[in-house]
Amino acid sequence: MSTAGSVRVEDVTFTYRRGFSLGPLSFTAGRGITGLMGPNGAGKTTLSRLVCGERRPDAGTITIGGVAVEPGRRGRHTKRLVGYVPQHLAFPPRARLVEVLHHAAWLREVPASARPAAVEAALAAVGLQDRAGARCRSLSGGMLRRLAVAQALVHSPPMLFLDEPTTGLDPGQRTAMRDHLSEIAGDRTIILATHLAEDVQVLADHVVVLGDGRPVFEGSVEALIAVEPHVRAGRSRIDAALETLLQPGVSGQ
Ligand SMILES: Nc1ncnc2c1ncn2[C@@H]1O[C@H](COP(=O)(O)OP(=O)(O)OP(=O)(O)O)[C@@H](O)[C@H]1O
Repeated sequence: MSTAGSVRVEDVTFTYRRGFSLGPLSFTAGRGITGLMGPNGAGKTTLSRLVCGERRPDAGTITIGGVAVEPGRRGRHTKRLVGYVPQHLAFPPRARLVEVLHHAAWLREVPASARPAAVEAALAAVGLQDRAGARCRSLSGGMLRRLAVAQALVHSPPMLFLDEPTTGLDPGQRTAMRDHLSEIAGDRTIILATHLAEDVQVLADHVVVLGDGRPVFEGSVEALIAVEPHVRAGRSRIDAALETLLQPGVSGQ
């Protein structure tokens, strides 16, 4: 099995100057999709900043494919290893998709001669090849999310961190996004931060649940579902398991 993009988070802690603390946190995300769940403010986006080398942990280590994640100027190699789709997207409205992706490829140091093929492959991976010349302002919300995934993929990183890629999409667009993500996962490692049980049910092999900065569960989707054996009216099995795990004093780890 390829471990090229495997993410290992070991004894990581991090505290913002004003308050919130994450960790200590340890888990491994191997090839395929790891769902990262937890309520608002649990620390999912904070973890994304650490894994992508935007912030440095106070303690502990993070490696991708055995290579240590390094923020700042020493982290040039980290940029090659990671693709990141943030929760909040901002594209220049007048820019064409192909321009956005060429710029992203340049930022990620894809050699000039390889950029046209890289851009074409990234557009095809999210089904936007027919919109290459369109302007960002003409895209629907679902297409903009797919463009963000293409932007994260353009340098073919072995690891992707996606922060709520299906939030705000209608059911048809959510399904399209999920289909693209399961194709893209292939040989990669994807960490998918999401509030949607269905994302995890459909896409994930493995799940990590955070509650207020602390890990409360790591394991398979089946093991997560088994946390709450009672079916609760109006709730999915995963949502019922999360409710149980996130009660004060309960931990599935
Ligand atoms: N730059 C920052 N400085 C200080 N505190 C921050 C900063 N960014 C986030 N926080 C705080 O850290 C906590 C965790 O936030 P984070 O965005 O990581 O959670 P999340 O799980 O991604 O939440 P959501 O599901 O709402 O996106 C929150 O209390 C938030 O207010």
